[in-house]
Amino acid sequence: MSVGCPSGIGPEVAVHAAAHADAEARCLLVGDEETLRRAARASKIAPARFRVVKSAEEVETIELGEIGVWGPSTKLSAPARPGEPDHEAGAAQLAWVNEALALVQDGTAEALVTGPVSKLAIATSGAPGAEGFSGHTEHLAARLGAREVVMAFRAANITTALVTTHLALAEVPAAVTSEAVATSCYWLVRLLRSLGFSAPRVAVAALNPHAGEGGMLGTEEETRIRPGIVRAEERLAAEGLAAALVGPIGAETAFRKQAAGAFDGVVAMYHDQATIPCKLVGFGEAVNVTLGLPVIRTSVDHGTGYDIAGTGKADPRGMESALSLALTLAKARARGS
Ligand SMILES: NC(=O)C1=CN([C@@H]2O[C@H](COP(=O)(O)OP(=O)(O)OC[C@H]3O[C@@H](n4cnc5c(N)ncnc54)[C@H](O)[C@@H]3O)[C@@H](O)[C@H]2O)C=CC1
Ligand SMILES: NCC(=O)COP(=O)(O)O
Repeated sequence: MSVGCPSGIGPEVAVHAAAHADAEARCLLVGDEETLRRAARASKIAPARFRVVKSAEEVETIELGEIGVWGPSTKLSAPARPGEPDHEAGAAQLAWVNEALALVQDGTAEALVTGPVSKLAIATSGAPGAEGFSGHTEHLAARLGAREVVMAFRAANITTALVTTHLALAEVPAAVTSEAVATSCYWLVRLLRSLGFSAPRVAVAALNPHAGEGGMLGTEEETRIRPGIVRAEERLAAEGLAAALVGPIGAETAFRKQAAGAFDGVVAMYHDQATIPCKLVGFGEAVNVTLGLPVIRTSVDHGTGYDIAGTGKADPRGMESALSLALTLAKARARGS
């Protein structure tokens, strides 16, 4: 688990999630040891439970009840100030993502769970490779050379995948291509199948109000989204993956019907179209998962919470859910599904 921005709530929720992890999950925190000890003390978790390890062999010996800490993690020269990330904090949180990813790539760990980072603190840190950082999703895709990458969220009775990620709203319509729609549909079906839905029912949301109102309120539904659904159906059929794709239908209807149980997932066209319903039904426990990568990556859906960092008010359930989903996906991968 990369612990996220040291000036935010990431270290608190990461230590809490590791301390209360499922017996099957051995956790290794990648972050500044002193910051993590401070977070543990604040959460009344005994720092004596920390086990600092320095090699893949030592990771194997982490025992139930111990909180693994990766010793070689990048260190801070001074304690981070809650709510006020400086350049060192910006650079360190990106380094921890890369260090945790390397542990998954070399087989030391089975999944990457990420704490919340500040895109701005990273992008302005001056660290090599940090300029232009716009989120883990894009960063991991570039670092791993992933051809396809899809941002998805899971919260209570909503599971949704996005066609576009961190993009200014004005740039969204051009990025809603039939290929991008097809890719999101395909990977959402794959996710839902890993979660036990043998023939997922997926609604594909429209971009425009009332699904374009017959072209009066936009044409992307007919020119991009519907052809994208057809492409996805062809790809799924070619791979023998059963699924029912329905759409484009108005986003408000798609999410309402999913929440009522009529669909197993929704393909959303842009960030807030997906995150608003997720955060409404499950703020605090919603999980972000990146699809299409060669590694398993889950994350909290909330941000750095600078306004409450260090106050003990952070709800740790998002990090716990992210860890739990990573475990579920690791098991599904081991089964070959
Ligand atoms: N997974 C990640 O790395 C994410 C990072 N971010 C980043 O976080 C930074 C701040 O973003 P905001 O939009 O302000 O969102 P935010 O989620 O940090 O804060 C929004 C509000 O929710 C509260 N909040 C957040 N997490 C909470 C928790 N676990 N328990 C209780 N209250 C909680 C905060 O105190 C604040 O009032 C930005 O730089 C953004 O890019 C945002 C979302 C996800
Ligand atoms: N709302 C999700 C978010 O902004 C985090 O994105 P990412 O860092 O997981 O790409």
